[in-house]
Amino acid sequence: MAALEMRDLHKHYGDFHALDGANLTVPEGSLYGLLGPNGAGKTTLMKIVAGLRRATSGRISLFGRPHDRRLLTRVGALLESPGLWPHLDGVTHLRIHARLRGVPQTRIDEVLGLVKLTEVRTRKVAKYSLGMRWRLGIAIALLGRPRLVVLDEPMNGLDPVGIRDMRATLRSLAEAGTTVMVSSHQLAEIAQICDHVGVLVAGRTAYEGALHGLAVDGDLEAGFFRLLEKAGSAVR
Ligand SMILES: Nc1ncnc2c1ncn2[C@@H]1O[C@H](COP(=O)(O)OP(=O)(O)OP(=O)(O)O)[C@@H](O)[C@H]1O
Repeated sequence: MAALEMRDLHKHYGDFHALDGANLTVPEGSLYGLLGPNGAGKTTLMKIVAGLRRATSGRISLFGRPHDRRLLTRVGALLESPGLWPHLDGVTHLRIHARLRGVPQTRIDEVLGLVKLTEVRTRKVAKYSLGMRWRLGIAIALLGRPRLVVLDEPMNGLDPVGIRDMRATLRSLAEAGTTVMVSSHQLAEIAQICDHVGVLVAGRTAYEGALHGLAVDGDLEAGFFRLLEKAGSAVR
């Protein structure tokens, strides 16, 4: 079963078509990379999945059922930098979110372990690195045991250590059976962690399938550029 399926999805902002008939199928349990040039519609698509925007038209289903507010409890999302309070420590953030969402406090230690923040849980967020802040944002998204996690450019601005730790976090999520959809401009990272990819160009799906199907002689970047060349004037 697909964790997420989109058919002929459109999102219009006035006359502008941010999504122009996108089709995606994210297999359950996959680590799915969403690629595309600036302005292709990746964030818009993820916001629709997370229930933060409404599609103009098209069909979306989550876990085989039509996309619906009630299913959103099974979706965890981090689409912008996490809203954190610098003067509070990590574990306090999680306690607040757990209480607000009716999640048992016992879940807090589990999510801290998943994102490898256990040792720094009582450190103020002001003293966290950017990577730690992103991982705390992911921990908050994981509190409700989502089946699908949607992350918009979680590697952005991270140093090599932060990227390595984020990679480990995403892999351990997938190993635990969570479907992970991640957008990025860092093709080498996507090539390392993802098994499936979708490429959006000007709001449409230019490629979707196994990672190796996009690569040319094992080179994802070469495959990506070839796809953009084919799309030609569609790139905006
Ligand atoms: N609220 C809005 N009103 C009008 N246009 C918008 C709005 N949100 C996004 N857009 C436009 O929709 C297009 C797609 O934007 P989106 O942020 O989804 O792209 P993206 O693929 O995530 O880009 P990037 O890689 O630069 O983050 C862009 O041209 C953007 O300017």
